[in-house]
Amino acid sequence: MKRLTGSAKVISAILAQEYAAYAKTQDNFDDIVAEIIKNVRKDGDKALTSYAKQFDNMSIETFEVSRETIDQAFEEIDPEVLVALKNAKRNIESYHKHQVEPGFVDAKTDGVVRGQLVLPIEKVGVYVPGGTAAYPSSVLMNVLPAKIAGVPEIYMVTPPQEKFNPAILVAAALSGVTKIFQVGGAQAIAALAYGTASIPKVDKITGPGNIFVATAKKQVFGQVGIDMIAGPSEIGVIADQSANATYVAADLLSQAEHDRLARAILVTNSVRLADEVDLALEAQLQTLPREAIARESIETNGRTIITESVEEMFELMNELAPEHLEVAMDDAISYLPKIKNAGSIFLGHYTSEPIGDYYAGTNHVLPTSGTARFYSALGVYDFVKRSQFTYYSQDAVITAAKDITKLAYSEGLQAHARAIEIREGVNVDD
Ligand SMILES: NC(=O)c1ccc[n+]([C@@H]2O[C@H](COP(=O)([O-])OP(=O)(O)OC[C@H]3O[C@@H](n4cnc5c(N)ncnc54)[C@H](O)[C@@H]3O)[C@@H](O)[C@H]2O)c1
Ligand SMILES: N[C@H](CO)Cc1c[nH]c[nH+]1
Ligand SMILES: [Zn+2]
Repeated sequence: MKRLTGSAKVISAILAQEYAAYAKTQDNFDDIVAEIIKNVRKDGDKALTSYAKQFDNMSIETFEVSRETIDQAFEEIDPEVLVALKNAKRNIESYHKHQVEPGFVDAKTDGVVRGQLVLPIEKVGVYVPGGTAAYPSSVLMNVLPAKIAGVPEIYMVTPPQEKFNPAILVAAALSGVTKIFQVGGAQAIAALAYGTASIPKVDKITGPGNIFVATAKKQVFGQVGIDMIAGPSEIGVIADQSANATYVAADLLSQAEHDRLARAILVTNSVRLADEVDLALEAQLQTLPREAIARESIETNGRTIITESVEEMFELMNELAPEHLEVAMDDAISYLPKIKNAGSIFLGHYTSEPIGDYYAGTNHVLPTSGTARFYSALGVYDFVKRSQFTYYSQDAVITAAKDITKLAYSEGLQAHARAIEIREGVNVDD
C-alpha cells in the first residue's frame, strides 16, 4: 500500500490534501445523481424501468417481489445458511434491545406535567445493496432495529437480479419486511423519497450502498429523513509489533473487496509489520475471487501510515474517523479511552471485522467518509422520533405568568404575552 511517513502534523496535512482531492471527485457523482432524482420525480415508474435497463440490464415492469417468489426462496435456501441467518438475527435482536428508549414523565411541580414520548416512525424505506454482491446480512441490520422500534410499515428496496439470492428474500421475510421492491441505486432512493405509482413515499430512508446510493440519500435529505452517509466500506487498523501481519492483511482485504472505492488504512509504529502486511496483502490478493475490486481499492485508496508513537497512531486514526476501526495490539481493551471517532470498534488480535459484519449483533450499517465524527451506527434510535408534551393547570399558569410575559415583552412579541395574560384574567383590551 502507498506509505505515508513523517510527523503526525505532516501526515495529517497530507491526509487533508488527499481528502480534499477525493471530495472534488464527488462533484461528478452529484450531477449524475441529481439528474436521476429529477427524472424519477418527473416520470415515476417509467424512469425506474428505464434505469433498471440502463444500470442493471434488467427489463422490469412490476417492481414488487411476489409472495410466490419469497415462498420459493424458503424452498431454495441452503439449510445451513438459514440456521446462520437465524443465529445472527438472535444476536442482532439481543444487542439492539438495549437501545430501546422509554421516554419520561416529569410531574414534580404542582399543576405542571412535562414529558417526552418516543414514537416509531410510521413508514421507513430500507436500502439493501445488491450491485456486485448480495447482502442478506444488511437486510437483518436494517430491518430488525426498525421492528424493535415498532415501525409498522417497512419497505425494502434492492437492485433487480436475474435470480435473487434466496437468503435476501428469506432474511426479509424472517425479519418482517412489509413489501420488497426490486429497484436499486439512486433511482430507488428517489422513488422512496418522492413516491411513484408502485413505490410508497416513506418518512425515512436507511441503509448502506455504493456512491450513487450514498449521494442520493444526501440529496433527498430534508424531503425525507436519512440515517447517515453509509457509503463504500472503510477499515482502519491500528497495529503495533504485537500484531499478526497475516491477520491484519486479511482484515484490510475484507473491506477492500466490497468496492473499488472502499478504503483500507493501516496505522502502525512498526516498519517491520508494515513490510510484512504488504507481502501478505499481495499473497492473499492473488487468491481472492474479487481480486480486481480489492486490488484497485488497495492500490488506489489503501494507505500505510508509519508513526513514531502509540499516541500518534490514535491521533491520526481519530482524524480519519473510519467506519470500522480495529486495534490489533496486546491488551487492546485498555486503548478504548483513546478512541474518539469510529463507527464500530474491534478490539484485539482475534476480533476480526467480519465478526461484526455478520454475527456479533452490533450493527454493520455505519458512517463513512469521516462522518463517524458526528454519526453513529444504525440503531433502534434511528427509527423513532421524540415528541415533547406539556400540561399547565390555571394556577400553574398564573404562577409562571410574570416571567413568561416579561420574556415575551423583552422580545417585542406582544401576542405571546397576551396569550398568557388572558389566562390570568387580565383584560387584554385595556
Ligand atoms: N457503510 C456501510 O454501512 C456499508 C454496509 C454494507 C455495504 N456497504 C457498501 O455498499 C456498497 C454496495 O455496492 P454495490 O455496487 O454492490 O451495490 P448497490 O446496491 O449499492 O449499488 C448498485 C446500484 O448502483 C447503481 N449504479 C451502478 N453503476 C451506476 C452508474 N454508472 N450510474 C448510476 N448508477 C449506477 C445501479 O442502480 C445499481 O443497481 C459497497 O460500496 C459497500 O462497500 C456499505
Ligand atoms: N462491511 C460492510 C459494512 O461496511 C457490511 C457487510 C455486509 N456483508 C459483508 N460486509
Ligand atoms: Zn464487510
